[in-house]
Amino acid sequence: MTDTLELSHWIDGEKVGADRPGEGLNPSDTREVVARQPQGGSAEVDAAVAAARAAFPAWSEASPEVRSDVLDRAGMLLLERREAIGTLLSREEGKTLAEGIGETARAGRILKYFAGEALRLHGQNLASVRPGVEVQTYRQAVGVFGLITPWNFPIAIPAWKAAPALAFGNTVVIKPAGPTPATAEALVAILHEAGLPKGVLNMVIGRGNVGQALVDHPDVDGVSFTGSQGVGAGVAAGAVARQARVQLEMGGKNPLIVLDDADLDRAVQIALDGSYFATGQRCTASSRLIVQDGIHDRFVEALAERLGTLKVGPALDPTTQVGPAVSEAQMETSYRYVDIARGEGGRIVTGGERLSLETPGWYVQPTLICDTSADMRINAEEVFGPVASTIRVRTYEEALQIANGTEFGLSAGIVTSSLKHARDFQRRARAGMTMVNLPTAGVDYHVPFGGTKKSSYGAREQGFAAADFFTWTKTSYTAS
Ligand SMILES: NC(=O)C1=CN([C@@H]2O[C@H](COP(=O)(O)OP(=O)(O)OC[C@H]3O[C@@H](n4cnc5c(N)ncnc54)[C@H](OP(=O)(O)O)[C@@H]3O)[C@@H](O)[C@H]2O)C=CC1
Ligand SMILES: O=C(O)CCC(=O)C(=O)O
Repeated sequence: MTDTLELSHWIDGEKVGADRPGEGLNPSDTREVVARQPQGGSAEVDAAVAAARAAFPAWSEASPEVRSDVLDRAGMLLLERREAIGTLLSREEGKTLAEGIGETARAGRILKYFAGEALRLHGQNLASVRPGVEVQTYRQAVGVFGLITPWNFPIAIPAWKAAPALAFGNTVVIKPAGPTPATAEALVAILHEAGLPKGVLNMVIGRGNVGQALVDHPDVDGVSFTGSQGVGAGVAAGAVARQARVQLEMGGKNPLIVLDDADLDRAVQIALDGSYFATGQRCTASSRLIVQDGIHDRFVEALAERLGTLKVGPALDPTTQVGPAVSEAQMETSYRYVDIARGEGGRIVTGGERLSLETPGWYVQPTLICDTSADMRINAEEVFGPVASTIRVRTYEEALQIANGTEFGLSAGIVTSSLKHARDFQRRARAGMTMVNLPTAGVDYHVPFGGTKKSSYGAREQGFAAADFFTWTKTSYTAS
Protein backbone atom coordinates (compact mmCIF):
# COMPACT_ATOMS: atom_id res chain seq x y z
CA MET A 1 0.00 0.00 0.00
CA THR A 2 1.21 3.52 -0.76
CA ASP A 3 0.23 6.84 0.82
CA THR A 4 -3.06 8.41 -0.18
CA LEU A 5 -2.60 11.81 -1.83
CA GLU A 6 -4.66 14.82 -0.73
CA LEU A 7 -5.52 16.74 -3.92
CA SER A 8 -6.45 20.42 -4.35
CA HIS A 9 -7.88 22.73 -6.95
CA TRP A 10 -5.32 25.24 -8.25
CA ILE A 11 -6.79 28.72 -8.45
CA ASP A 12 -4.69 31.86 -8.94
CA GLY A 13 -1.52 29.99 -8.05
CA GLU A 14 -2.92 28.69 -4.74
CA LYS A 15 -3.98 25.19 -3.76
CA VAL A 16 -7.54 25.37 -2.48
CA GLY A 17 -10.28 22.92 -1.44
CA ALA A 18 -9.65 21.42 2.00
CA ASP A 19 -12.89 19.43 1.97
CA ARG A 20 -12.20 16.22 0.01
CA PRO A 21 -15.30 14.04 -0.33
CA GLY A 22 -14.12 12.23 -3.50
CA GLU A 23 -11.97 9.09 -3.52
CA GLY A 24 -9.97 7.74 -6.44
CA LEU A 25 -9.30 3.99 -6.26
CA ASN A 26 -6.38 2.08 -7.76
CA PRO A 27 -7.87 0.06 -10.67
CA SER A 28 -5.24 -2.66 -10.08
CA ASP A 29 -6.17 -3.04 -6.41
CA THR A 30 -9.44 -1.43 -5.43
CA ARG A 31 -8.62 -1.68 -1.71
CA GLU A 32 -6.18 1.19 -2.23
CA VAL A 33 -7.31 4.84 -2.25
CA VAL A 34 -4.87 6.67 -4.53
CA ALA A 35 -6.17 10.16 -3.80
CA ARG A 36 -8.81 12.08 -1.91
CA GLN A 37 -10.35 14.77 -4.07
CA PRO A 38 -12.20 18.03 -3.60
CA GLN A 39 -15.36 18.28 -5.73
CA GLY A 40 -15.63 21.69 -7.35
CA GLY A 41 -18.72 23.44 -8.69
CA SER A 42 -19.63 26.71 -10.32
CA ALA A 43 -18.12 28.82 -7.48
CA GLU A 44 -14.67 27.29 -8.09
CA VAL A 45 -15.09 27.62 -11.85
CA ASP A 46 -16.02 31.31 -11.46
CA ALA A 47 -12.94 31.94 -9.29
CA ALA A 48 -10.63 30.04 -11.66
CA VAL A 49 -11.95 31.84 -14.75
CA ALA A 50 -11.62 35.23 -12.98
CA ALA A 51 -7.99 34.40 -12.11
CA ALA A 52 -7.27 33.33 -15.70
CA ARG A 53 -8.88 36.52 -17.05
CA ALA A 54 -6.85 38.72 -14.69
CA ALA A 55 -3.60 36.95 -15.69
CA PHE A 56 -4.28 37.20 -19.44
CA PRO A 57 -2.96 40.72 -20.25
CA ALA A 58 0.50 40.23 -18.72
CA TRP A 59 0.91 36.66 -20.01
CA SER A 60 -0.22 37.41 -23.56
CA GLU A 61 2.09 40.42 -23.73
CA ALA A 62 5.10 38.69 -22.15
CA SER A 63 8.06 38.00 -24.42
CA PRO A 64 7.64 34.64 -26.15
CA GLU A 65 11.01 33.81 -24.60
CA VAL A 66 9.40 33.94 -21.14
CA ARG A 67 6.67 31.53 -22.19
CA SER A 68 9.14 29.31 -23.98
CA ASP A 69 11.45 29.10 -20.96
CA VAL A 70 8.64 28.04 -18.60
CA LEU A 71 7.50 25.27 -20.96
CA ASP A 72 11.05 24.11 -21.57
CA ARG A 73 11.85 23.93 -17.83
CA ALA A 74 8.58 22.12 -17.09
CA GLY A 75 9.31 19.67 -19.92
CA MET A 76 12.76 18.96 -18.48
CA LEU A 77 11.30 18.42 -14.99
CA LEU A 78 8.72 15.98 -16.36
CA LEU A 79 11.41 14.05 -18.20
CA GLU A 80 13.60 13.95 -15.07
CA ARG A 81 10.69 12.73 -12.93
CA ARG A 82 9.12 10.40 -15.49
CA GLU A 83 9.50 7.35 -13.23
CA ALA A 84 7.81 8.88 -10.17
CA ILE A 85 5.02 10.56 -12.12
CA GLY A 86 4.64 7.59 -14.45
CA THR A 87 4.22 5.36 -11.39
CA LEU A 88 1.49 7.65 -10.04
CA LEU A 89 -0.19 7.62 -13.47
CA SER A 90 -0.17 3.82 -13.59
CA ARG A 91 -1.52 3.56 -10.03
CA GLU A 92 -4.31 5.98 -10.85
CA GLU A 93 -5.25 4.98 -14.43
CA GLY A 94 -4.14 1.34 -14.59
CA LYS A 95 -1.91 1.33 -17.67
CA THR A 96 1.32 -0.63 -17.26
CA LEU A 97 4.34 1.02 -15.69
CA ALA A 98 6.16 1.12 -19.02
CA GLU A 99 3.12 2.80 -20.59
CA GLY A 100 2.79 5.24 -17.66
CA ILE A 101 6.45 6.25 -17.80
CA GLY A 102 6.29 6.47 -21.58
CA GLU A 103 3.26 8.73 -21.45
CA THR A 104 4.92 11.01 -18.89
CA ALA A 105 7.98 11.32 -21.11
CA ARG A 106 5.69 12.07 -24.05
CA ALA A 107 4.10 14.90 -22.04
CA GLY A 108 7.58 16.27 -21.29
CA ARG A 109 8.45 16.19 -25.00
CA ILE A 110 5.18 17.94 -25.84
CA LEU A 111 6.01 20.81 -23.46
CA LYS A 112 9.48 21.11 -24.96
CA TYR A 113 8.09 21.06 -28.51
CA PHE A 114 5.70 23.93 -27.73
CA ALA A 115 8.53 25.82 -25.99
CA GLY A 116 9.99 26.01 -29.50
CA GLU A 117 6.66 26.82 -31.13
CA ALA A 118 6.22 29.84 -28.80
CA LEU A 119 9.20 31.41 -30.57
CA ARG A 120 8.13 30.41 -34.07
CA LEU A 121 4.62 31.92 -34.12
CA HIS A 122 4.55 33.91 -37.31
CA GLY A 123 2.33 35.86 -39.67
CA GLN A 124 2.50 36.82 -43.33
CA ASN A 125 3.57 39.87 -45.27
CA LEU A 126 1.73 40.31 -48.60
CA ALA A 127 1.59 42.83 -51.40
CA SER A 128 -1.75 44.63 -51.36
CA VAL A 129 -3.86 44.81 -54.48
CA ARG A 130 -3.71 48.58 -53.95
CA PRO A 131 -0.45 50.38 -54.87
CA GLY A 132 1.37 51.86 -51.87
CA VAL A 133 -0.40 49.64 -49.35
CA GLU A 134 1.11 46.77 -47.35
CA VAL A 135 -0.85 43.94 -45.78
CA GLN A 136 0.32 41.90 -42.82
CA THR A 137 -1.28 39.13 -40.83
CA TYR A 138 -0.51 38.46 -37.16
CA ARG A 139 -1.52 35.67 -34.85
CA GLN A 140 -2.63 36.81 -31.41
CA ALA A 141 -3.67 35.07 -28.20
CA VAL A 142 -7.42 34.52 -27.89
CA GLY A 143 -8.01 34.73 -24.12
CA VAL A 144 -9.18 32.16 -21.56
CA PHE A 145 -9.48 28.49 -22.58
CA GLY A 146 -11.35 25.73 -20.75
CA LEU A 147 -9.70 22.33 -21.27
CA ILE A 148 -11.87 19.28 -20.55
CA THR A 149 -9.71 16.18 -20.53
CA PRO A 150 -10.27 12.39 -20.39
CA TRP A 151 -8.77 9.74 -18.13
CA ASN A 152 -7.11 7.53 -20.75
CA PHE A 153 -4.10 9.83 -21.31
CA PRO A 154 -4.21 11.69 -18.00
CA ILE A 155 -0.98 13.63 -18.51
CA ALA A 156 -0.33 13.65 -22.28
CA ILE A 157 -3.74 15.08 -23.22
CA PRO A 158 -3.75 17.88 -20.60
CA ALA A 159 -0.18 18.62 -21.78
CA TRP A 160 -1.03 18.73 -25.49
CA LYS A 161 -3.96 21.05 -24.87
CA ALA A 162 -2.32 23.29 -22.23
CA ALA A 163 1.11 23.62 -23.87
CA PRO A 164 -0.03 25.33 -27.11
CA ALA A 165 -2.60 27.42 -25.22
CA LEU A 166 0.13 28.74 -22.91
CA ALA A 167 2.84 28.98 -25.58
CA PHE A 168 0.74 31.37 -27.64
CA GLY A 169 -0.19 33.59 -24.67
CA ASN A 170 -3.57 32.29 -23.53
CA THR A 171 -4.58 31.48 -19.98
CA VAL A 172 -6.24 28.25 -18.96
CA VAL A 173 -8.65 26.43 -16.66
CA ILE A 174 -8.30 22.63 -16.76
CA LYS A 175 -11.04 20.22 -15.72
CA PRO A 176 -9.35 16.80 -15.40
CA ALA A 177 -11.34 13.58 -15.78
CA GLY A 178 -13.03 12.22 -12.65
CA PRO A 179 -10.85 9.08 -12.37
CA THR A 180 -7.43 10.76 -12.88
CA PRO A 181 -7.03 14.18 -11.21
CA ALA A 182 -3.84 13.27 -9.29
CA THR A 183 -1.81 12.87 -12.49
CA ALA A 184 -3.22 16.13 -13.86
CA GLU A 185 -2.28 17.88 -10.62
CA ALA A 186 1.30 16.68 -11.03
CA LEU A 187 1.43 18.48 -14.39
CA VAL A 188 -0.07 21.69 -12.99
CA ALA A 189 2.35 21.64 -10.04
CA ILE A 190 5.38 21.18 -12.32
CA LEU A 191 4.37 24.07 -14.56
CA HIS A 192 4.14 26.31 -11.48
CA GLU A 193 7.49 25.03 -10.22
CA ALA A 194 8.92 25.94 -13.63
CA GLY A 195 7.90 29.57 -13.09
CA LEU A 196 4.39 29.95 -14.49
CA PRO A 197 2.90 33.18 -13.04
CA LYS A 198 -0.13 32.78 -10.80
CA GLY A 199 -3.52 32.65 -12.47
CA VAL A 200 -2.14 31.63 -15.90
CA LEU A 201 -3.03 27.96 -15.37
CA ASN A 202 -5.85 26.91 -13.05
CA MET A 203 -7.44 23.55 -12.37
CA VAL A 204 -10.84 22.69 -10.91
CA ILE A 205 -11.35 19.08 -9.86
CA GLY A 206 -14.90 17.73 -10.03
CA ARG A 207 -17.34 15.91 -12.25
CA GLY A 208 -19.19 16.76 -15.46
CA ASN A 209 -20.85 19.77 -13.80
CA VAL A 210 -17.43 21.48 -13.72
CA GLY A 211 -16.95 20.85 -17.44
CA GLN A 212 -20.45 22.11 -18.14
CA ALA A 213 -19.80 25.28 -16.09
CA LEU A 214 -16.70 25.97 -18.22
CA VAL A 215 -18.65 25.44 -21.45
CA ASP A 216 -21.38 27.84 -20.30
CA HIS A 217 -19.11 30.47 -18.73
CA PRO A 218 -19.39 33.81 -20.58
CA ASP A 219 -15.75 34.65 -19.88
CA VAL A 220 -14.32 31.43 -21.38
CA ASP A 221 -13.32 32.19 -24.97
CA GLY A 222 -12.79 28.63 -26.13
CA VAL A 223 -13.16 25.01 -25.06
CA SER A 224 -11.01 22.05 -26.07
CA PHE A 225 -12.58 18.68 -25.21
CA THR A 226 -11.53 15.04 -25.50
CA GLY A 227 -13.95 12.30 -24.47
CA SER A 228 -17.09 10.55 -25.60
CA GLN A 229 -19.11 11.47 -28.65
CA GLY A 230 -22.29 12.05 -26.65
CA VAL A 231 -20.76 14.50 -24.18
CA GLY A 232 -18.75 16.15 -26.96
CA ALA A 233 -21.88 16.93 -28.96
CA GLY A 234 -23.34 18.75 -25.93
CA VAL A 235 -20.09 20.64 -25.35
CA ALA A 236 -20.11 21.83 -28.98
CA ALA A 237 -23.76 22.89 -28.84
CA GLY A 238 -23.18 24.88 -25.63
CA ALA A 239 -20.04 26.59 -26.89
CA VAL A 240 -21.41 27.42 -30.34
CA ALA A 241 -24.60 28.85 -28.83
CA ARG A 242 -22.54 31.60 -27.20
CA GLN A 243 -20.03 31.82 -30.07
CA ALA A 244 -17.08 30.44 -28.14
CA ARG A 245 -14.39 28.48 -29.98
CA VAL A 246 -14.67 24.74 -29.67
CA GLN A 247 -12.53 21.77 -30.59
CA LEU A 248 -13.56 18.14 -29.97
CA GLU A 249 -11.63 14.87 -30.12
CA MET A 250 -13.91 11.88 -29.59
CA GLY A 251 -14.34 8.27 -30.41
CA GLY A 252 -13.12 5.90 -33.04
CA LYS A 253 -14.00 2.51 -34.48
CA ASN A 254 -10.64 2.25 -36.13
CA PRO A 255 -10.14 -0.40 -38.85
CA LEU A 256 -6.97 -2.38 -39.45
CA ILE A 257 -7.00 -4.06 -42.88
CA VAL A 258 -4.80 -7.13 -43.27
CA LEU A 259 -4.33 -8.15 -46.91
CA ASP A 260 -3.30 -11.57 -48.18
CA ASP A 261 0.16 -10.27 -49.10
CA ALA A 262 0.92 -9.08 -45.53
CA ASP A 263 3.76 -10.55 -43.53
CA LEU A 264 1.87 -12.66 -40.97
CA ASP A 265 4.10 -12.04 -37.93
CA ARG A 266 4.16 -8.34 -38.61
CA ALA A 267 0.37 -8.18 -39.00
CA VAL A 268 -0.15 -10.03 -35.71
CA GLN A 269 2.25 -7.74 -33.83
CA ILE A 270 0.56 -4.64 -35.29
CA ALA A 271 -2.89 -5.91 -34.28
CA LEU A 272 -1.69 -6.86 -30.81
CA ASP A 273 -0.19 -3.45 -30.21
CA GLY A 274 -3.04 -1.42 -31.72
CA SER A 275 -5.95 -3.40 -30.27
CA TYR A 276 -4.80 -4.56 -26.85
CA PHE A 277 -1.93 -2.50 -25.45
CA ALA A 278 -2.94 0.33 -23.10
CA THR A 279 -5.84 -2.06 -22.33
CA GLY A 280 -7.48 -0.98 -25.61
CA GLN A 281 -8.39 2.32 -23.95
CA ARG A 282 -7.20 4.52 -26.80
CA CYS A 283 -9.42 6.44 -29.18
CA THR A 284 -7.00 5.25 -31.87
CA ALA A 285 -7.23 1.54 -30.92
CA SER A 286 -7.93 -0.90 -33.77
CA SER A 287 -11.21 -2.53 -32.84
CA ARG A 288 -12.16 -3.82 -36.32
CA LEU A 289 -9.68 -6.23 -37.91
CA ILE A 290 -10.71 -6.52 -41.56
CA VAL A 291 -8.87 -9.56 -42.90
CA GLN A 292 -8.66 -10.94 -46.44
CA ASP A 293 -9.80 -14.51 -46.99
CA GLY A 294 -6.43 -16.01 -47.91
CA ILE A 295 -4.71 -15.01 -44.65
CA HIS A 296 -7.74 -14.85 -42.34
CA ASP A 297 -7.53 -18.24 -40.61
CA ARG A 298 -3.75 -18.13 -40.15
CA PHE A 299 -3.99 -14.59 -38.79
CA VAL A 300 -6.74 -15.48 -36.30
CA GLU A 301 -4.87 -18.55 -35.12
CA ALA A 302 -1.57 -16.69 -34.66
CA LEU A 303 -3.19 -13.69 -32.95
CA ALA A 304 -5.17 -15.92 -30.57
CA GLU A 305 -1.97 -17.75 -29.68
CA ARG A 306 -0.20 -14.49 -28.82
CA LEU A 307 -3.21 -13.27 -26.84
CA GLY A 308 -3.12 -16.45 -24.79
CA THR A 309 0.40 -15.58 -23.65
CA LEU A 310 -0.31 -11.94 -22.70
CA LYS A 311 -0.01 -11.31 -18.98
CA VAL A 312 -2.91 -9.34 -17.56
CA GLY A 313 -2.15 -8.00 -14.10
CA PRO A 314 -1.51 -5.09 -11.75
CA ALA A 315 -0.12 -2.03 -13.51
CA LEU A 316 2.98 -1.78 -11.33
CA ASP A 317 4.02 -5.41 -11.73
CA PRO A 318 6.90 -5.20 -14.24
CA THR A 319 5.82 -8.46 -15.89
CA THR A 320 2.30 -7.16 -16.66
CA GLN A 321 1.59 -6.54 -20.36
CA VAL A 322 -2.06 -5.47 -20.08
CA GLY A 323 -3.24 -3.49 -17.05
CA PRO A 324 -6.82 -3.26 -15.75
CA ALA A 325 -9.62 -1.08 -17.10
CA VAL A 326 -9.73 2.36 -15.50
CA SER A 327 -13.03 1.78 -13.73
CA GLU A 328 -15.67 -0.78 -12.99
CA ALA A 329 -17.89 0.93 -15.57
CA GLN A 330 -15.25 0.53 -18.31
CA MET A 331 -14.71 -3.11 -17.34
CA GLU A 332 -18.45 -3.77 -17.48
CA THR A 333 -18.68 -2.04 -20.88
CA SER A 334 -16.12 -4.48 -22.31
CA TYR A 335 -17.94 -7.54 -20.97
CA ARG A 336 -21.29 -6.14 -22.10
CA TYR A 337 -20.01 -5.80 -25.68
CA VAL A 338 -18.63 -9.36 -25.58
CA ASP A 339 -22.17 -10.51 -24.70
CA ILE A 340 -23.66 -8.33 -27.43
CA ALA A 341 -21.26 -9.78 -30.01
CA ARG A 342 -22.00 -13.32 -28.86
CA GLY A 343 -25.74 -12.61 -29.17
CA GLU A 344 -25.19 -11.28 -32.70
CA GLY A 345 -23.54 -14.55 -33.74
CA GLY A 346 -19.88 -13.66 -33.15
CA ARG A 347 -17.54 -16.48 -32.08
CA ILE A 348 -15.28 -15.77 -29.09
CA VAL A 349 -11.92 -17.18 -30.13
CA THR A 350 -10.10 -16.23 -26.96
CA GLY A 351 -10.88 -14.23 -23.78
CA GLY A 352 -14.33 -13.00 -22.95
CA GLU A 353 -14.48 -14.64 -19.52
CA ARG A 354 -14.28 -12.70 -16.26
CA LEU A 355 -10.86 -12.69 -14.64
CA SER A 356 -10.23 -13.20 -10.99
CA LEU A 357 -6.67 -12.35 -9.96
CA GLU A 358 -4.98 -12.25 -6.57
CA THR A 359 -5.50 -8.52 -6.22
CA PRO A 360 -9.07 -7.25 -6.57
CA GLY A 361 -9.09 -5.02 -9.65
CA TRP A 362 -11.04 -4.18 -12.79
CA TYR A 363 -9.34 -6.70 -15.07
CA VAL A 364 -10.54 -7.64 -18.54
CA GLN A 365 -9.31 -10.62 -20.51
CA PRO A 366 -8.01 -9.59 -23.94
CA THR A 367 -10.72 -10.85 -26.26
CA LEU A 368 -10.83 -11.74 -29.95
CA ILE A 369 -14.20 -12.26 -31.65
CA CYS A 370 -14.51 -13.87 -35.09
CA ASP A 371 -17.21 -14.44 -37.68
CA THR A 372 -18.60 -10.94 -37.29
CA SER A 373 -20.07 -8.79 -40.03
CA ALA A 374 -19.78 -5.08 -40.64
CA ASP A 375 -23.38 -4.35 -39.67
CA MET A 376 -23.14 -5.81 -36.14
CA ARG A 377 -23.13 -3.48 -33.12
CA ILE A 378 -19.70 -4.80 -32.11
CA ASN A 379 -18.40 -3.25 -35.35
CA ALA A 380 -20.25 0.05 -35.07
CA GLU A 381 -19.99 1.19 -31.44
CA GLU A 382 -16.86 2.11 -29.48
CA VAL A 383 -15.99 -0.46 -26.79
CA PHE A 384 -12.84 1.20 -25.38
CA GLY A 385 -11.37 -1.96 -23.93
CA PRO A 386 -9.13 -4.89 -24.96
CA VAL A 387 -11.72 -6.33 -27.34
CA ALA A 388 -11.38 -6.64 -31.13
CA SER A 389 -13.36 -8.43 -33.81
CA THR A 390 -12.47 -9.77 -37.23
CA ILE A 391 -14.44 -9.29 -40.43
CA ARG A 392 -13.56 -11.61 -43.32
CA VAL A 393 -13.39 -10.01 -46.79
CA ARG A 394 -12.62 -11.23 -50.30
CA THR A 395 -11.02 -8.16 -51.89
CA TYR A 396 -9.18 -4.94 -51.06
CA GLU A 397 -12.12 -2.90 -52.37
CA GLU A 398 -14.50 -4.68 -50.02
CA ALA A 399 -12.09 -4.09 -47.13
CA LEU A 400 -11.85 -0.39 -47.92
CA GLN A 401 -15.60 -0.01 -48.17
CA ILE A 402 -16.09 -1.64 -44.75
CA ALA A 403 -13.22 0.37 -43.25
CA ASN A 404 -14.95 3.59 -44.33
CA GLY A 405 -18.41 2.41 -43.35
CA THR A 406 -18.80 3.75 -39.81
CA GLU A 407 -19.77 7.13 -38.38
CA PHE A 408 -16.20 7.55 -37.07
CA GLY A 409 -12.98 8.38 -38.92
CA LEU A 410 -10.05 8.85 -36.59
CA SER A 411 -7.26 6.43 -37.51
CA ALA A 412 -7.17 3.68 -40.14
CA GLY A 413 -4.44 1.14 -40.88
CA ILE A 414 -3.43 -1.39 -43.51
CA VAL A 415 -0.85 -4.19 -43.44
CA THR A 416 0.30 -5.04 -46.93
CA SER A 417 3.40 -5.42 -49.07
CA SER A 418 1.64 -3.83 -52.04
CA LEU A 419 2.70 -0.25 -52.66
CA LYS A 420 -0.30 0.17 -54.95
CA HIS A 421 -2.77 -0.74 -52.21
CA ALA A 422 -0.90 1.22 -49.56
CA ARG A 423 -0.96 4.42 -51.65
CA ASP A 424 -4.58 3.92 -52.64
CA PHE A 425 -5.52 3.39 -48.99
CA GLN A 426 -3.74 6.59 -47.92
CA ARG A 427 -5.79 8.51 -50.48
CA ARG A 428 -9.20 6.89 -50.01
CA ALA A 429 -9.42 5.99 -46.30
CA ARG A 430 -11.88 8.42 -44.71
CA ALA A 431 -9.84 8.95 -41.57
CA GLY A 432 -7.79 11.81 -40.20
CA MET A 433 -4.75 9.58 -39.77
CA THR A 434 -3.66 6.62 -41.92
CA MET A 435 -1.08 4.01 -40.94
CA VAL A 436 0.71 1.71 -43.39
CA ASN A 437 2.33 -1.31 -41.74
CA LEU A 438 1.95 0.37 -38.34
CA PRO A 439 -0.60 0.11 -35.51
CA THR A 440 -3.54 2.53 -35.70
CA ALA A 441 -2.62 3.76 -32.19
CA GLY A 442 0.55 5.50 -31.06
CA VAL A 443 1.15 8.81 -32.79
CA ASP A 444 3.93 11.40 -32.92
CA TYR A 445 3.63 14.55 -30.81
CA HIS A 446 4.81 17.13 -33.36
CA VAL A 447 2.25 16.65 -36.16
CA PRO A 448 -1.51 17.29 -36.38
CA PHE A 449 -3.87 14.85 -34.68
CA GLY A 450 -7.57 14.42 -35.38
CA GLY A 451 -10.22 12.70 -37.41
CA THR A 452 -13.12 13.00 -39.80
CA LYS A 453 -16.89 12.51 -39.39
CA LYS A 454 -17.99 12.07 -35.75
CA SER A 455 -14.47 11.54 -34.43
CA SER A 456 -13.49 15.18 -34.36
CA TYR A 457 -14.88 18.67 -34.70
CA GLY A 458 -13.10 21.97 -35.18
CA ALA A 459 -9.43 22.71 -35.74
CA ARG A 460 -6.83 19.95 -35.45
CA GLU A 461 -4.83 19.45 -32.26
CA GLN A 462 -1.04 19.18 -31.86
CA GLY A 463 1.93 20.06 -34.01
CA PHE A 464 1.89 23.18 -36.14
CA ALA A 465 -1.91 22.92 -36.46
CA ALA A 466 -2.40 23.78 -32.77
CA ALA A 467 -1.86 27.47 -33.54
CA ASP A 468 -5.07 27.52 -35.61
CA PHE A 469 -7.19 26.89 -32.53
CA PHE A 470 -5.22 28.75 -29.87
CA THR A 471 -4.67 32.02 -31.80
CA TRP A 472 -6.75 34.31 -33.96
CA THR A 473 -5.52 36.12 -37.02
CA LYS A 474 -5.46 39.91 -37.34
CA THR A 475 -5.02 41.51 -40.77
CA SER A 476 -3.30 44.94 -40.77
CA TYR A 477 -3.21 47.36 -43.72
CA THR A 478 -0.63 50.18 -43.89
CA ALA A 479 -0.38 52.94 -46.51
CA SER A 480 3.11 54.37 -47.09
N1 LIG B 1 -11.62 10.12 -27.44
C1 LIG B 1 -11.05 9.67 -26.35
O1 LIG B 1 -9.85 9.70 -26.25
C2 LIG B 1 -11.89 9.18 -25.23
C3 LIG B 1 -13.09 8.56 -25.45
N2 LIG B 1 -13.82 8.12 -24.41
C4 LIG B 1 -15.09 7.41 -24.70
O2 LIG B 1 -16.07 7.81 -23.78
C5 LIG B 1 -16.59 6.69 -23.07
C6 LIG B 1 -16.97 7.10 -21.66
O3 LIG B 1 -15.87 7.67 -20.98
P1 LIG B 1 -16.13 8.91 -20.02
O4 LIG B 1 -15.01 9.14 -19.14
O5 LIG B 1 -17.45 8.71 -19.36
O6 LIG B 1 -16.18 10.10 -21.12
P2 LIG B 1 -16.86 11.51 -20.97
O7 LIG B 1 -17.08 12.06 -22.32
O8 LIG B 1 -18.00 11.44 -20.03
O9 LIG B 1 -15.72 12.38 -20.21
C7 LIG B 1 -14.74 13.18 -20.82
C8 LIG B 1 -14.55 14.45 -20.00
O10 LIG B 1 -15.74 15.25 -20.05
C9 LIG B 1 -16.22 15.53 -18.74
N3 LIG B 1 -17.67 15.70 -18.77
C10 LIG B 1 -18.63 14.79 -18.45
N4 LIG B 1 -19.85 15.34 -18.63
C11 LIG B 1 -19.67 16.61 -19.07
C12 LIG B 1 -20.55 17.67 -19.44
N5 LIG B 1 -21.86 17.54 -19.42
N6 LIG B 1 -20.01 18.84 -19.86
C13 LIG B 1 -18.68 18.98 -19.93
N7 LIG B 1 -17.79 18.02 -19.58
C14 LIG B 1 -18.27 16.84 -19.16
C15 LIG B 1 -15.73 14.34 -17.94
O11 LIG B 1 -15.76 14.56 -16.57
P3 LIG B 1 -15.91 13.32 -15.55
O12 LIG B 1 -14.81 12.39 -15.85
O13 LIG B 1 -15.74 13.97 -14.22
O14 LIG B 1 -17.26 12.73 -15.79
C16 LIG B 1 -14.32 14.18 -18.51
O15 LIG B 1 -13.46 15.16 -17.97
C17 LIG B 1 -15.48 5.67 -23.15
O16 LIG B 1 -15.98 4.38 -22.99
C18 LIG B 1 -14.96 5.91 -24.53
O17 LIG B 1 -15.79 5.26 -25.46
C19 LIG B 1 -13.40 8.31 -23.12
C20 LIG B 1 -12.21 8.91 -22.84
C21 LIG B 1 -11.33 9.36 -23.89
O1 LIG C 1 -2.69 6.74 -30.05
C1 LIG C 1 -2.21 7.71 -29.47
O2 LIG C 1 -0.98 7.87 -29.36
C2 LIG C 1 -3.09 8.78 -28.91
C3 LIG C 1 -4.44 8.25 -28.51
C4 LIG C 1 -5.30 9.29 -27.93
O3 LIG C 1 -5.07 10.45 -28.07
C5 LIG C 1 -6.49 8.91 -27.18
O4 LIG C 1 -6.76 7.72 -27.03
O5 LIG C 1 -7.17 9.82 -26.67
